[in-house]
Amino acid sequence: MLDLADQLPGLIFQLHRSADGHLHFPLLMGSGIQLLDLDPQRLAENAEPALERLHDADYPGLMAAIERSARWGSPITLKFRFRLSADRCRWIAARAQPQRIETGVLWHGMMLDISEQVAEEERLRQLSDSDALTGLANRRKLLSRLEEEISLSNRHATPLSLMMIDLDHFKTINDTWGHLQGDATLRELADCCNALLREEDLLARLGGEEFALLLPLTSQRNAARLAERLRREIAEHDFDGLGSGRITVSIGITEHRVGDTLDHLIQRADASLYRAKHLGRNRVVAGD
Ligand SMILES: Nc1nc2c(ncn2[C@@H]2O[C@H](COP(=O)(O)OP(=O)(O)OP(=O)(O)O)[C@@H](O)[C@H]2O)c(=O)[nH]1
Repeated sequence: MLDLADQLPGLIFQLHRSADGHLHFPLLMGSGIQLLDLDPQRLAENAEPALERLHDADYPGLMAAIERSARWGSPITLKFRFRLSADRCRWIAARAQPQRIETGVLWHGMMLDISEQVAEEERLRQLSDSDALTGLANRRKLLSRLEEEISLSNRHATPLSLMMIDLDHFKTINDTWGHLQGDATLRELADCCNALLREEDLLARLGGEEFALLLPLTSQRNAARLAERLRREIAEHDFDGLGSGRITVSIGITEHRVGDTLDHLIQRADASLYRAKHLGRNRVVAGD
């Protein structure tokens, strides 16, 4: 029986919290002890050395779950990151059932290392959110971020701008230099734009030679300034030795207005882009 517990692919544990809030692990068994490099004897007296190794972002959630569980007698079900070293973490899933006892609360539970599963989920999420050619976000990802940002802007009346960026005469580029060169141009364009963006901006490829750029907390005025820099940068860039001035983009911009839906915003940005194309391309058109 003891052998089985030591070989378990994970951990079984008892966590005790005394009336003064002191936490310790009276029982800790399973192969996870080696994996996580835990010292059961130390932890039997004080859970602190284990708690200190939780990822900063997960610590408050875990402590809140313990508190809720102690108060309401509800089971703990959560996942968190456990630090192995400064830059290495394992994802752990924990389940535990509380029991009120004379000295406080005693949880009976288990933990499983779910790092591989979390990495696979992340890989699939990345795949379903990104455009295979450029590695940028795809339309699906853009629409879902737009929904979130519109809802924030509607609630807090914060600025939000949307840019549509379309390569000019891309058909000619494909026809002249071939489809592979066309693909390389799309990738280079993505890199060129990304180099000028902030972390919270989201550049997406909507399909073909059309891109969208979502700019949270950015007024139309500032978006127009950025658009002009992007336009100039691209027009002056030497795309894979084709020579500068070969590739240009037209850009349409709109700013969120309180009460806007996703469709409103996209339609107005599209209308601006259409005007930029109509006025002769290689230009920026903002708003109405
Ligand atoms: N290389 C490459 N070409 C693509 C891709 N997706 C769409 N295209 C091409 O993009 C071109 C788009 O042509 P149009 O819609 O006529 O637009 P345009 O030539 O850029 O003209 P304007 O937008 O009006 O300036 C077509 O030749 C498509 O075949 C892609 O993934 N790779």
